[in-house]
Amino acid sequence: MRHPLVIGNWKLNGSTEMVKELIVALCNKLSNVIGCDVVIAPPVVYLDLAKHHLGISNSNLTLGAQNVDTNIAGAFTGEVSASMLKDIGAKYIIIGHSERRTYHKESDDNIVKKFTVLKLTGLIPILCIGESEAENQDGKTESVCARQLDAVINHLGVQALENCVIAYEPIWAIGTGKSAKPTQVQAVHKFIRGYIAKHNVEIAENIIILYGGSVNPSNATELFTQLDIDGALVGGASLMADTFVLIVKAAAQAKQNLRSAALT
Ligand SMILES: O=C[C@H](O)COP(=O)(O)O
Repeated sequence: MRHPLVIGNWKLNGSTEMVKELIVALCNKLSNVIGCDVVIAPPVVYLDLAKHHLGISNSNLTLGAQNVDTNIAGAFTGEVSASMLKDIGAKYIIIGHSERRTYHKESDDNIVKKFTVLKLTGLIPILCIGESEAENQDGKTESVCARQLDAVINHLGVQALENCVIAYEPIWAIGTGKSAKPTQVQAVHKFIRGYIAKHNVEIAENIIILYGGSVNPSNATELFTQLDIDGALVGGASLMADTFVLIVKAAAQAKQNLRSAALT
């Protein structure tokens, strides 16, 4: 069975004080929580500080980053490379987030290049996919997700999806407080897994598929009770220790319940 994973994407939020307080609180409150992997992705400028505080707390939280450049080194002012992220201790890297697709005009081709450098560097891509509200209303959810998956599969082969994470994030649910319905999300996750299975059943069965879009402590359990929702990519609710911890605990508990039910 797949191990649940909850990732906190802090987006453009933080300060030296906040990094310390949030990490110390998370480490305390999560110290005895087992059964769910937890990643935090602070802004890149705070990664080193975050690593420092995680180290002091002797925590098993893992460090992630929110973006990577397509180049490894050279004259690319303002960019951060995969090897730098690895060097500083990040393991999971978010790519293809709709905020970057929209505000930074990142194309599928560009995202494939990022995916490639991450694989070459030995980092784990968190590939975000998902449709806009208009596409959702036009019934294009599956075709949009398929196109965004094909960008990687057609360029790199399905094997590239081994040890990678998919995050399904319907754009209309991000930061709106309007989460997609758990059964709706389950249907899309099942489609995504089935789409990958057409290329390779084992990779499809093992790949972690997260949901992102207004996940909070009130909707978390029902989401994680769905068979193909392996965890969450959490934005706003990851900025407060209490809410993020409740989401992590909900993932651990819901998946434990599913495991027990499968055994009876
Ligand atoms: O990366 C996280 C997602 O964009 C979800 O953000 P949100 O939880 O604030 O809706």
